[in-house]
Amino acid sequence: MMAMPTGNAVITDKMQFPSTGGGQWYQDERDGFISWLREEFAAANAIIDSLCHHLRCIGEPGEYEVVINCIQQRRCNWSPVIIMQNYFPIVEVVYSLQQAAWRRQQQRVFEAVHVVEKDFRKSGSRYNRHLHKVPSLRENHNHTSEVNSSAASINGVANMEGGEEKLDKGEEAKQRSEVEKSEENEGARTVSNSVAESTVTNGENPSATECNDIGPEAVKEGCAPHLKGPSKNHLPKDGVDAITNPDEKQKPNPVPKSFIAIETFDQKTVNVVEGLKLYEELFDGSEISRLLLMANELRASGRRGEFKGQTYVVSKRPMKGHGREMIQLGVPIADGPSEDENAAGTSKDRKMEAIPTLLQDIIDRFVRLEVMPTKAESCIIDFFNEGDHSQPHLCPPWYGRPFCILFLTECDVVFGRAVGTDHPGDYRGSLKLFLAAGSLLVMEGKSADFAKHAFSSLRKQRVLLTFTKSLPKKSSPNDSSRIPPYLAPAVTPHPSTWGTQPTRPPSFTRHQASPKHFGVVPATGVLQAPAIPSQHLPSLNGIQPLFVAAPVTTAVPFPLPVPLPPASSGWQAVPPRPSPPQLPLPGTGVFLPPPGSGHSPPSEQPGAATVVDISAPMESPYKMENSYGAENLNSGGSASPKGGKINEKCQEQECNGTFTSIDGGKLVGNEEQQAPTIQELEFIHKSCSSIGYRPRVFSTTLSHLIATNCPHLILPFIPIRERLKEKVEEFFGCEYELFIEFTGLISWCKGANIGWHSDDNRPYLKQRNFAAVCYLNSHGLEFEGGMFHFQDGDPATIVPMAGDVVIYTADSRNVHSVDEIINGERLTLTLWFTLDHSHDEDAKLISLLSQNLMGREKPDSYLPLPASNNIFIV
Ligand SMILES: O=C(O)CCC(=O)C(=O)O
Ligand SMILES: [Fe+2]
Repeated sequence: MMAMPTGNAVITDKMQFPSTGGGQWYQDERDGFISWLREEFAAANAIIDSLCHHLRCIGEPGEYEVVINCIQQRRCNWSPVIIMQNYFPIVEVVYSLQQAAWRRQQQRVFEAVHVVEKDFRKSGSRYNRHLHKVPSLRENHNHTSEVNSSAASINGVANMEGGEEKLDKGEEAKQRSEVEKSEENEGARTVSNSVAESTVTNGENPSATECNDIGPEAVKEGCAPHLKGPSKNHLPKDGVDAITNPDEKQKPNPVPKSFIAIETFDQKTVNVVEGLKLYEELFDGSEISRLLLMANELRASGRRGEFKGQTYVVSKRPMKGHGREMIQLGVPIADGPSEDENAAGTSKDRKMEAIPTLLQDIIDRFVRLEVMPTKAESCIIDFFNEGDHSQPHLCPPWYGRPFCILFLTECDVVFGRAVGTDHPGDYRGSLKLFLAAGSLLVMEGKSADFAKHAFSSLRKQRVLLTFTKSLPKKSSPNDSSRIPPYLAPAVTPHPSTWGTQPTRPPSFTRHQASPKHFGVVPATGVLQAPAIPSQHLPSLNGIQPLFVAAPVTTAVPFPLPVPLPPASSGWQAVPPRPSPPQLPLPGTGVFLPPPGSGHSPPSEQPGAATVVDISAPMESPYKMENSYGAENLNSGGSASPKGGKINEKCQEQECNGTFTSIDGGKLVGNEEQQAPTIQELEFIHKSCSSIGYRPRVFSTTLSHLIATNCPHLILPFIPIRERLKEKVEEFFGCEYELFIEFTGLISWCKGANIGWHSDDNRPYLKQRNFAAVCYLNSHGLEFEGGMFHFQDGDPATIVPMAGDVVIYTADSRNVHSVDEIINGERLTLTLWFTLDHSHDEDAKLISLLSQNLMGREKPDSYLPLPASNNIFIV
């Protein structure tokens, strides 16, 4: 038998393991490193097991039992490490440190600002230590950093300015300058803190912390000390609130990130976010805090009716609750351009408050730093209440280009030619950004005029500042003169309409999902137009209904997936589109060509036996674009001899997968799962299964694991799930990434069976395109009966044996059945796959996890951790 390379088909040239040689680390090496760690643990475990065995042999019965038990106990702590999927590259750690420094600085300045304000408002009052607690803010920014740090890597957004390697070096320098900056500020903080400390005696004001909220509470009268007197008097004053940064001049201009999100339009590939720039470090925490305070103060004034004209605009939700609030400053812009350049502010209705100094200063800074070419003349402050989201929209042409949005709180933004949604406010587009407070987006080009953008629902309030240089009507390019003609149809200033869909047959457009690459949310330019949420607001006061209030009803309870913010999940083990964990685990999951198979492509000869060689690209028998047509499904394809390779197992450890392609779009093979994985899954099933989808069938689904507070038990599924997905993608020649629609451990007890059926035979199962069933135990050993039959083609019957996998299309070309179980219990890992992103199990799981993590009232799981892989080696 031919010796195969050690199960490492995925190790790339780049992969260098940490060694004394000091090889450079690349992001891609993380998988390798984790794998290396696992192997080290496995080796250590094996040695420990041998030693324990040896002790038992040489000692009196029970003599070493206490020691051995101690070792075993200790070893249990390793489990999470061995099964860990959640690891962080150095750049993320550095980034987190920066964020921590930033937060600390922000918090101190923020506290100081509050103390000073309180002092100003209630001179003579004494405060207690509540002033020093800023839980909500701290929490917010913790999320921000987590989410934002994952945004670059998880979302895999192409950073055209440098990418990860650049970060490695750049981050250190940035961190240094950040630290230096915070050290420089130390003096100021000390002064502020001494003010705070001096007031911290015999406290009497337990409600002081409320001011730290960005929400309505924060703008209670008591928290808005500057808001006195009418009109512009209560806008921040010159010199008082101006944000200046003395270091700015010495610094080089900031370098923004730019992005690529490819969509196909008119048979051309288009970077729909061309012209989008993200600046992440223009503002420090104290500046953002001050801006936030100012925004809340302005809102409070607006609520009190202290502004003229249409400066403050509020629209109510259809039913109840908070409405949209917006403050327009400077040249009126939200309700359309003026007739001529000088008209702003002259008509009674169009009167606005002037842009306060604090914001004017920022506008100046934008020009100075070349973030904006000219000074913005309009500023809109948008307040999104908790749970609210915007419609996908284009900013109207009269906003001028570029325009920019400064996020005073964290926010999720989705971009795409068409933006899809599974649930109101849960958007998908070709680019999703998780923005931290202080992020600035500058938009022009296609990112402003071609791709729409939408603010997803978050369970947090959001405050955004939009700066524009408005164009008067006569120069406003309503006629698309400024916009390339081929883009014109998409420029729909009214945000409630959806971009024109490419004119293609539905089956074609459906396959326009993003190319198979990981990290970027699949392109949605070809999604069917999403249902427009019914709650979107009608135009009010001439303001476009960009904004959609969150449903007044409470979130849909588990188990239905709900659109919850990935931003708050804190769950990084299952990112939205993780890189496939192609870990070169010893013996598990790397499908190598079977011995002797070489790299031969599948036979074109009808009826010929073919062994699928997955290490070489093969001519797809099942091209994605045709995948809905039965005629293209390898119809005259290859077949294996009956009973041929089905249960053949590799003898050598390195060889851990044989697959035999069979006519009619079936593949039978052996995953050669090592016992540990199977035992782990078995363990989980025994601990967590519940009633299944047929009589005498029990199942453990991943959502059930979350619901029962055992999300950590999902981890062992991840590698095998990814491998099976890749296997299916490869076998069926998918040019685009498939989505896993369902993952479940299914046990079939005595008496269970299923008659002839296809797996998509219900209207609600139509999304299922492919199935993979991996047998976790064996006929004749753990159970009797339970044979699997295909109605047509070879092989007609499969005898389930542990590690065998059968893959087939879920449609009527592969009608199949399972015989009644006569004895014992038959266990499978069953997966269905779909091309339809809206049935992506991962997205639903992340949603559930977010919900689960947010409502953390449940008791911790009482289920034990499964034993690690290696504990089973004995
Ligand atoms: O477990 C099997 O072998 C197949 C199960 C099956 O056909 C199904 O669940 O639809
Ligand atoms: Fe089935």
